Formats: sequence, structure tokens, C-alpha cells
Amino acid sequence: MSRRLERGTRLLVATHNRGKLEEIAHLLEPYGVTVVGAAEMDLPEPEETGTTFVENARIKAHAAAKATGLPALADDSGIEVDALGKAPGVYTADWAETPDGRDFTMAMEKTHARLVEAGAAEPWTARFCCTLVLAWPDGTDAVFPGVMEGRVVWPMRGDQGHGYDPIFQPEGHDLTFGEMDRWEKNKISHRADAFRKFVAGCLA
Ligand SMILES: O=c1nc[nH]c2c1ncn2[C@H]1C[C@H](O)[C@@H](COP(=O)(O)OP(=O)(O)OP(=O)(O)O)O1
Ligand SMILES: [Mg+2]
Repeated sequence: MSRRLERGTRLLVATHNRGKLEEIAHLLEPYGVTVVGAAEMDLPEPEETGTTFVENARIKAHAAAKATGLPALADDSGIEVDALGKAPGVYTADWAETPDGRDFTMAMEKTHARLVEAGAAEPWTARFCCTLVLAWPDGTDAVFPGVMEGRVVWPMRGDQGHGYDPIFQPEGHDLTFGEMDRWEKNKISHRADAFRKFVAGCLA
């Protein structure tokens, strides 16, 4: 049984990714907690030295809780493509890194190019994973994993969402995440799956 966040609590959402922050703020809306973003608090982006989603989510959540004295919720996420040995996985953001910042069009092109090079047969099955960690200022935490199965599609479709959304078509749906509005995506996404467990564990 994890500790719960009372209504009215200030919760630090420890992400520098605006797309994630918007989704998490929307998911939190019904629960009466006050969302504080990492950028508002001028928090540095900690180095993500872990080799798993949970390790990296813990690094981000504990750094933020320690720096602010607030309970902090971090999200580490990524896409695992089966024909690429589950790459890019925990390195999903790294595949978009350029000297001038992140370029997700390039990262999606790279994903597609690797699949073509590998001669992988379609469907290109894949899943989005999300691990949420709630860290308390006293150093304790709780972990909530989430997943959405689907496939990589090409060409990219849709200009909503963020990151790799235009090439991910969730199982049982005809639209990519990039073609869905935030409400539709937030009903079925890996983040929504993890969030349901977080709600059951930590929110009223
Ligand atoms: O729903 C999603 N739709 C599309 N792409 C997504 C999603 N969720 C994660 N992704 C991709 C992009 C992101 O850059 C990377 C996670 O990397 P990850 O380190 O967890 O996040 P990040 O560096 O963007 O922000 P931060 O660490 O400050 O939370 O996976
Ligand atoms: Mg990151």
C-alpha cells in the first residue's frame, strides 16, 4: 500500500518534455492536485544513466523531489521495436539527439531505415512503454509500469501528439497516435496505462 496524495497537494511533474507534461496534466485534472512543472521550478535535467525505464524514472523523480521538497512524478518512456531487438527502447530520446536539439522526424526516419535494412517483414510489431515513479522528499518511492502494443507504420501520419507518435499505430486502432487528439490517446496510451495504476495506488 503506497502513500497517497491528498487533494490540494502540489505535485512536481519532473519532465522537461512539453508533450508529456500536457498529457500528464490532462490525466491529473480530475484529482484536484496542483501540477508544478519542472521548467517552472528551473530544475536541471538530470543525466539518465540507467539502462532500464525504471532506473531512469527513479533518477528523475528523486532528483526533483530532493531539489524541491515536493512529491515528484517522473516518466521514463520509449518505443521497443521487435525486429530491432527492442531498440531504441530506453534510448528512444537519444535517437533524436542532434547538435541543435531533438529532431523526431530524423529519429522516425532512422527507425524506418533500420527496419528496411534489416529486411524485417511487416507488421513491424512494437510497443510503447512508460514507467511512472512517484518519489517522496523522504527518499521513498512507488513504481507504476504501463504499456501499449502496436506497430510501426510508414510513412508518418498525423501532426498531433509528440515524439514518435506519427509512426505508432496502437493495436485495435486505425489511427496512429499522431492522428489522435489528446483525449483519445490518453484513453489508451502506455502513459494512461501506467497512470491508472498510479491513480489506484496514490490518488483518491
Ligand atoms: O507518448 C509518446 N509518444 C511519442 N513518443 C514518445 C511518447 N512517450 C515517449 N516517447 C518518446 C519520445 C521521448 O523523447 C522518449 C522518452 O524519453 P524520456 O527520457 O523518457 O523523455 P524526455 O527526455 O523526452 O523527457 P524527460 O526525460 O524530461 O521526461 O520516448
Ligand atoms: Mg529524458
